[in-house]
Amino acid sequence: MTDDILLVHGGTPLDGEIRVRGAKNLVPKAMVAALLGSEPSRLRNVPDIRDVRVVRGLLQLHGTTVTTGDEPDELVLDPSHVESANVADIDAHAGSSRIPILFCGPLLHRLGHAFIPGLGGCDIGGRPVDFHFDVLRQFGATIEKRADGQYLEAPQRLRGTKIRLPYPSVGSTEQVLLTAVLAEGSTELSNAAVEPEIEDLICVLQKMGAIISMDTDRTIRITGVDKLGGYTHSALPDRLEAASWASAALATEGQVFVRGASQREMMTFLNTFRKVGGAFEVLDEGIRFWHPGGPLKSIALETDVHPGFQTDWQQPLVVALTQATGLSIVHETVYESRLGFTSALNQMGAHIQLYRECLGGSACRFGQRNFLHSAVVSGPTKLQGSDLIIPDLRGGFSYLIAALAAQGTSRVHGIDLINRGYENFMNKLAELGAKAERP
Ligand SMILES: CC(=O)N[C@H]1[C@@H](OP(=O)(O)OP(=O)(O)OC[C@H]2O[C@@H](n3ccc(=O)[nH]c3=O)[C@H](O)[C@@H]2O)O[C@H](CO)[C@@H](O)[C@@H]1O
Ligand SMILES: C=C(OP(=O)(O)O)C(=O)O
Repeated sequence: MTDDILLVHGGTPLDGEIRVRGAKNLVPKAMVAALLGSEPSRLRNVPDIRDVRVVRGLLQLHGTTVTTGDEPDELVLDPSHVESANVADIDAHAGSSRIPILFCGPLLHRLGHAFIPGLGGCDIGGRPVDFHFDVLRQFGATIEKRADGQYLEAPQRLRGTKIRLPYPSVGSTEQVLLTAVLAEGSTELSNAAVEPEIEDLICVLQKMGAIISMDTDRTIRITGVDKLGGYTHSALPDRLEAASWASAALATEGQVFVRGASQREMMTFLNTFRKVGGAFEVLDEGIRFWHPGGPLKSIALETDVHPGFQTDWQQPLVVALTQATGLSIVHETVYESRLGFTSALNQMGAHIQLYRECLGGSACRFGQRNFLHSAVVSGPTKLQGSDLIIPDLRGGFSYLIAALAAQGTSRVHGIDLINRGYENFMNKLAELGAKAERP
């Protein structure tokens, strides 16, 4: 399908300004939180991305009216009719995103049962949901596996509980938050994830009337309440999209002002960007990123949970590392298969070798388990245009960056996947002077 192909003529530095809106990894979850309220909620700074449209459809199916508010990027979510909704078409949402799993707690509270279709999301590792179901069982839910998804019931009101996550999983932490706020009694969650998007979700829930505190050792305590109201909230900016454009500026030797980007959530990325040799300037309205000239420096990089280097920053930055002098080491510790995208970069002329060992700082869960989860990037290498098939969201954006940095023309297949998490990326590319066209 030619609609899904982009011809990218590389070799022109990106130059200009784009805007990022609310975070892909917060907005859909804040939309789900609206289900817990007895009144409508208003969510601002909502990006027009596919993951938002998917959750909008799911909420509507569950009787929540979702309308545009006073501004085009504001959603008003009214959950007054959840109890009377007919969810017969839910199968159509199978494989759409990872968010349906977060409907469990809110629906169990409101209806006493929930059906969760098969999940989607990026294919970057096994991505099991065992922690989610373990914690839901601890709250008192029963879970039955069906051919087309999972059916859950809460025979009585869910009860607060004491949980320790085996790994600080973002989604499982959100599962606990969205379930514990209306559960009977208190919940203690230790080894929780504390990503900025989770803190923002806690802010949303607190606005609704929840009682949630966070200790210095990543333990979250929630005191269940009987009722929650609505919220008005402006979503935190998308630090993942911002970092993607920063990496694009660096790899193409250009400059991009990312309006809306915020320093606080990007500190770890900014330090790494500077170590590689990138320049940036933090302004009130956003962050300007650019390549200051001269050679880039190789680095050792390890992805980790917050406040470590976010795994979703890794793929776009690796493209810039192909232009750095010397050997860079990348150790991916969050997902076991997030380096497969590098084979296409090698096809373009990069030198990236994958290893099963944990290279770099520390041993991770994937060491000695046959996962190619470490990479050595040897640079600088000239990239040549190529035929590229987008494997996943960030891998897809990385291929765009590589195609923009390369000599010649690349044919990039499957670009629609990028719409899942990058608002209006085609217009943004045009605004930055990229030479890209539909065949
Ligand atoms: C929509 C969204 O917010 N997606 C983000 C979220 O994904 P998501 O919430 O799916 O990621 P998790 O933090 O849960 O996953 C981290 C690791 O834990 C493992 N795990 C997770 C749950 C479980 O039940 N069992 C299990 O083994 C996963 O396979 C993975 O290896 O956090 C990731 C880590 O910051 C980001 O890369 C994703 O962009
Ligand atoms: C892995 C990602 O997202 P998801 O969890 O939605 O697949 C991502 O945003 O890079």
